[in-house]
Amino acid sequence: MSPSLGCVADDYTGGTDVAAALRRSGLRTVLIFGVPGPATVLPDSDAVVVALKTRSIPAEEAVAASLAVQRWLRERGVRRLYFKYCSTFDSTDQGNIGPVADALTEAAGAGLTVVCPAAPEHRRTVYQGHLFVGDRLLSESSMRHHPLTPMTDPDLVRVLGRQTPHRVALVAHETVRRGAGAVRAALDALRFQGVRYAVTDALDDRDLDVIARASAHLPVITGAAGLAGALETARHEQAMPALPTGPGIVLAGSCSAATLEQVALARRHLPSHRLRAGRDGLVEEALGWLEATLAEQGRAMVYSSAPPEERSPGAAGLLERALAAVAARAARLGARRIVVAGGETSGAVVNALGVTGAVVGAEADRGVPWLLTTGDPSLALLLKSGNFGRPDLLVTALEAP
Ligand SMILES: Nc1ncnc2c1ncn2[C@@H]1O[C@H](COP(=O)(O)OP(=O)(O)OP(=O)(O)O)[C@@H](O)[C@H]1O
Ligand SMILES: O=C(O)[C@@H](O)C(=O)CO
Repeated sequence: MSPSLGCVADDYTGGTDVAAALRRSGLRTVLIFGVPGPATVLPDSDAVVVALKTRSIPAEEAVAASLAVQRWLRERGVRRLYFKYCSTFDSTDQGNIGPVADALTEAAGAGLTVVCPAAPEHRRTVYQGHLFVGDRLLSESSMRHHPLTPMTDPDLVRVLGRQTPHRVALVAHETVRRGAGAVRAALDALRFQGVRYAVTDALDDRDLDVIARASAHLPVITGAAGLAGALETARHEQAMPALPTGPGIVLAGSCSAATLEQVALARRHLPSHRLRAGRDGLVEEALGWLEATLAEQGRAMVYSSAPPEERSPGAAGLLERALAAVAARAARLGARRIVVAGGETSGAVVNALGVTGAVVGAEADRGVPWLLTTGDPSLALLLKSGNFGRPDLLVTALEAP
């Protein structure tokens, strides 16, 4: 039978986050990296997540890749599509949330969809259409300084309104509080008025359950992992194969607040090498260091993560490619456990490793599941969203049994 839910995620850590949420809901979940080809086999599963690296590429390319995934899923009988973007709504005025959502809803003939980035378990909530990170508005959080998608406006109706020609409106918390019937009625009324996007307030998991029930009929649903996890439940046993032991490496390219703290702590426990964008021979130097360090100590961290005042503007791509080259060399040197911080960084690393799919395993921390790659040899990957995870996650991940 076809999976009942297909999910297209706009970055690789977003893909792992939503896969973890679906797995937690008891769904047997398969994760695929990149646009699957005609010959890609969809294993027997309840949900399939296709993780793309489309968050920060030109909008037309993001649209084309997302539509290709939608077609692939439809051809395999998957009827309901979830578009997963970041719980901090990472995007710019050029997109890519608006253009991709426009294309997916158009292709599905969906008059309206919900927009629900709330992830209460990570303290991302939406009230009166304003996105909060903990007790701060999005625009006052560290996301204001994101290297690729600085978020300076917390009003999601306004933010999305700049990315789409379609109408955007709010379903406010006072409606959500009245339950699924009230939200469904509000969605129907908005669709009748020609609104394409209903931004839904949500403060906690109860609100997500209400929105999930009210939007169950929609062919395309959009949001972060929280709403996806509320859509369906099942009761499948989730086996977790043992993680491979042996050399391990941490690669950190995220500059988000949680990652900076994790990297600072990991530097005290792991042999560490910092990539500095302006240096000549940046990659060769890192590879030489890696080779010696892995041979001697069996574990290492290479990072470019830096606070705003120490970053190199315009160096994002260069640093992603450098970390990807380090990852590929580490795998050749026998590393079997690869921990990556940052979605764009994870995309570059996974692509360099040639990984196309993975079994979703137990979570090392909330929203951060272990992945066992399909392919030979199997690698254990931990792809950590920039702002997820406890401070010692990068260190303990290399030691986990
Ligand atoms: N020192 C630096 N100077 C400038 N850019 C950097 C630096 N270090 C990393 N970057 C870039 O910043 C970007 C960080 O994005 P990435 O998606 O990896 O992390 P994130 O946004 O924190 O994670 P997530 O998307 O999972 O929340 C990458 O493109 C990375 O190459
Ligand atoms: O939703 C989130 O916060 C994460 O899954 C994410 O998308 C990080 O890139």
